[in-house]
Amino acid sequence: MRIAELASQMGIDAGEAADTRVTGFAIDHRKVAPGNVFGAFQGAAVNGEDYIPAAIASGAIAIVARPEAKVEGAVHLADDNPRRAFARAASLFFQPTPETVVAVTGTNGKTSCVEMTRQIWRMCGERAASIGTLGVTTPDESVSTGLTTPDIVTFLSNMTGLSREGVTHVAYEASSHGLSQYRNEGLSVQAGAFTNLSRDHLDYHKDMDDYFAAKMRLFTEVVDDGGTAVIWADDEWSAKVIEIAKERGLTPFTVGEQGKGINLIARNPSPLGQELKFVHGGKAYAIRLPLIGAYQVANALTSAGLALATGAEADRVFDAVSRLQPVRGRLERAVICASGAPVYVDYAHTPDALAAAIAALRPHVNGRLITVFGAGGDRDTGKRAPMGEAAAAGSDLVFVTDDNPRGEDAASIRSEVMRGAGDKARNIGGRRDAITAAITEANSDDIVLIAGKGHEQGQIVGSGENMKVLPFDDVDVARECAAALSSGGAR
Ligand SMILES: CC(=O)N[C@H]1[C@@H](OP(=O)(O)OP(=O)(O)OC[C@H]2O[C@@H](n3ccc(=O)[nH]c3=O)[C@H](O)[C@@H]2O)O[C@H](CO)[C@@H](O)[C@@H]1O[C@H](C)C(=O)N[C@@H](C)C(=O)N[C@H](CCC(=O)O)C(=O)O
Ligand SMILES: Nc1ncnc2c1ncn2[C@@H]1O[C@H](COP(=O)(O)OP(=O)(O)OP(=O)(O)O)[C@@H](O)[C@H]1O
Ligand SMILES: N[C@H](CCC[C@H](N)C(=O)O)C(=O)O
Ligand SMILES: [Mg+2]
Repeated sequence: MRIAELASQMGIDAGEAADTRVTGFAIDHRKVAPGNVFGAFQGAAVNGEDYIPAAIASGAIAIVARPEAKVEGAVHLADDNPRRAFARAASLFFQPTPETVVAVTGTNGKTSCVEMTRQIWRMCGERAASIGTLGVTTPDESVSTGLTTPDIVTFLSNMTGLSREGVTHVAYEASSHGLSQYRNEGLSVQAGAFTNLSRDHLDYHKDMDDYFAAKMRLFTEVVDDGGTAVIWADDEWSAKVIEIAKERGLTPFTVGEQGKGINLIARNPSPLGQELKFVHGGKAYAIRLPLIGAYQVANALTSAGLALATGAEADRVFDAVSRLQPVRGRLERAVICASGAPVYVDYAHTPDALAAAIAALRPHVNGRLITVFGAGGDRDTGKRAPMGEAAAAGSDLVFVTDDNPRGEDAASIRSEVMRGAGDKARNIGGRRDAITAAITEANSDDIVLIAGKGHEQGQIVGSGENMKVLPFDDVDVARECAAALSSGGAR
């Protein structure tokens, strides 16, 4: 690829540099190699424009930046929205990409949906992959990327890599951060899904409307013209999403009790799953979902919607739904204690998700539901007391503990959570101690829920140069605590 191709797409004359060959793209000046195009963005922490001279010294031949940025010694690909322009330019370079791509947005359920969509496609015989919080999962392996939505260069190069490996179908998570920073786009996306919207990330977004608007970019800009919007219909924001999708000319495919694409008629919990009745395309279906909890029904049917929207055949899709495997760290049963009490690990880290995880377990509890959780540091502080309230409202006993305190004082975060949790809650610093206390407390007919970290492998403490990730896996720790208790002879 030559600079002229990029420049002409942006209506810019590349002058003498027109024939220079582009070797790659970078958004971090430390990763620039000779012949690269550097994207200089104003960020939350620093201004990428300050690194333009260093990027050019490392061999950058063109800079995508605002018109007012100073660029000397390389082609200035100027645009008022440099992140978007960079995504578009990079997408010309990173070719080919998988032919079938879908994206999922929403506060909760993105990871679950991309995982389930991948599983459904695979069971329909496609070579499918997913990209999101759990990393990049292909038919052969799973590799973590660290962020839910990686940066645009990693994202597009992953897509090209997957395509070269023969992957034809990809489902990816579009977080609100990713959408507002144009981190995941530039390629053809045939369908987008909306799961739900509730409080999260109000440290980054000004208010709920701003948070919602960031998510809606998926439907107003990212999904292809004429594409499909798969929308969970039973959320309070759903009607607005349907309106926005229609205005853009997308085809809405609604799912849920109020859904028309998949109309959920009944959901009856059974010991290890639930019986579902629904109507799709005028035909009534009755299937067994081997997962518990209303929220997993929402995610499974939304994922079915994405598979249908991209051409999979209905009977095969719903047969696949009846064979879905659990998603790592989402209502994952870690252990059954010697007492007989099962311990579940779930990734609920918002007030709404905690309520959903608790509601999922409630029908299975004969005794008490004991919930262990904390709130993350350097994240939305306003969600802490509501998380305490949600946990206390649905549980019989609550242990408030630590979850990635990052740069904050762990005890202060716990007190903010305790403010909402009331007198059902005990405050125990040290997540292992809290898990031990909960498991020690549990009797045969109780259930323990450990929420907030799901699949995570570490406890993040400190920030900046002092940041450390201490190995910690809720599932392993629950098993170790249960084993220690049973070998100690208690209960
Ligand atoms: C708040 C936030 O989202 N920040 C992300 C964002 O930063 P930013 O664009 O504001 O970047 P910045 O650090 O101010 O730097 C500005 C620019 O200068 C460049 N730079 C910077 C330093 C340098 O030496 N040289 C250089 O060129 C940077 O590459 C960047 O382009 O872009 C960076 C590069 O892609 C990300 O690493 C960074 O994620 C930080 C680490 C983060 O913690 N993000 C979390 C909150 C996040 O995004 N989470 C969501 C999940 C949320 C959910 O689903 O619940 C996610 O999608 O992962
Ligand atoms: N459809 C849903 N409705 C309500 N709560 C849900 C739903 N799906 C998942 N949850 C809750 O949210 C938690 C996280 O689920 P998941 O990882 O799928 O969401 P996510 O949107 O990817 O989260 P993140 O923003 O951290 O990437 C689950 O463990 C569960 O407690
Ligand atoms: N994607 C979410 C994950 C939160 C997980 C929880 N364990 C925490 O650290 O708050 C975030 O970055 O806000
Ligand atoms: Mg996720």
